[in-house]
Amino acid sequence: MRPVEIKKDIHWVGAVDYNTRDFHGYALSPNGTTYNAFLIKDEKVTLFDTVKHGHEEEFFENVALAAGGLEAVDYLVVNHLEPDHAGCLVETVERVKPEKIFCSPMGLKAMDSLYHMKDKGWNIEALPTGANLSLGRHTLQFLETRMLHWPDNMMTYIPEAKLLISSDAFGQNLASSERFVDEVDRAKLTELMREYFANIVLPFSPIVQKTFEQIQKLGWEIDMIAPDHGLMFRGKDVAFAIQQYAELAAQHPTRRATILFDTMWHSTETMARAIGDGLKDAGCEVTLMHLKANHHTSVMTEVSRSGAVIVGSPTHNNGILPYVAGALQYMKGLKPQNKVGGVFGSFGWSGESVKIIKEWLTSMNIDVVGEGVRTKNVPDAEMLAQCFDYGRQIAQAIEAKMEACGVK
Ligand SMILES: Cc1cc2nc3c(=O)[nH]c(=O)nc-3n(C[C@H](O)[C@H](O)[C@H](O)COP(=O)(O)O)c2cc1C
Repeated sequence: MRPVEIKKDIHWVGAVDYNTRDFHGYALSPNGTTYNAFLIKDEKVTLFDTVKHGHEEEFFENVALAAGGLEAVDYLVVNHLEPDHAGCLVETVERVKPEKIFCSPMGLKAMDSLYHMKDKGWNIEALPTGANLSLGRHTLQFLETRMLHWPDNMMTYIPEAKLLISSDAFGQNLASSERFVDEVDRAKLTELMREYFANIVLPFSPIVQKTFEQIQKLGWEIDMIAPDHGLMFRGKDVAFAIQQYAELAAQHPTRRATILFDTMWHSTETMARAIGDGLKDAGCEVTLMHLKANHHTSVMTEVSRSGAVIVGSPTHNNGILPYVAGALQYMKGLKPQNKVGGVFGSFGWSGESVKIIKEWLTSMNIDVVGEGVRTKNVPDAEMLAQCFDYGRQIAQAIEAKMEACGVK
């Protein structure tokens, strides 16, 4: 894809990756992604970030086209060191030969361990929050956003263009010929924002809230947000992006439940359906997810929009089935907040699974309703009635959680 002028003298010069389905830890639904890099043409021609290794051909071609030759670039700003943004850093420095490289103070600390550059004689300056850098007609202002989502992340604001280059914040994974959010289907885009947030940003929700406060304090007036993945938000869509992110970060409980399970002979699955019926009967929306049929990425996206997460496994060799363990491990790392929980499962003789899952959920600060439901072998009508009732109890717990969180 050729460069796109997104503001006067400011160009998108990244790469579109239509093929990838792997986004370091999560699986992309058939979308691919983009590695966004930007170039400002000014007295000091300045390049922001690079692309993932393997996409350098498209990237260098775009930089050369927009700048009028690779060596026209004077400054390189590294907003984030992760290899999908800085994977071509060494090659870029060699080919572009920038007069100076800028990064965050945390970026400077980590750069050598990632790119082994300390003996290469690079001219690097670390810029803390509040620093200003003049390029001529444009000024760069910096905001460190530590742990959003790596320690080195920073954002760059260009007041003359009212442009925020937001690094990983506001990203979505979408490979397309469009560059702006207003050019694609809104519902799809909103879902992709959620998927990215739920699988990458969720544990750092408090930092998102803090970053908004800092941006407000800095008085930055923004009429375009350019994240490092996916499409850009312009005009009215800036408010849309901020509102979406604020809602995602708030993690308010909702009248929805996600039921996750695995099963060998379908008894646990039958229980899942009965619990789901009880929830539905009490007014909740329910999603059942068989963990062999759903990737942990979509599981987490569903969990992120739910007020309850209910997990079931048969007892298997005195433990739980591996797909259930995998989902719990992944979920725990993403630290979902404000959820109630439920546990269930079938067993043959020793029956440890329900207790084990309860311990997992409790360790995530999820309020588990009661002791859960256990069935010896195949659930009969009485047991299914218990499951139905358990679903209703979980629905009540969601209502209480919503009230406690001040959500209508
Ligand atoms: C390989 C295997 C290991 C099992 N290990 C245990 C066990 O350690 N303790 C237990 O109570 N039941 C154990 N069971 C029995 C299952 O928990 C029981 O069949 C249960 O009803 C299966 O539920 P499902 O229909 O949801 O798969 C095991 C079953 C299999 C096939």
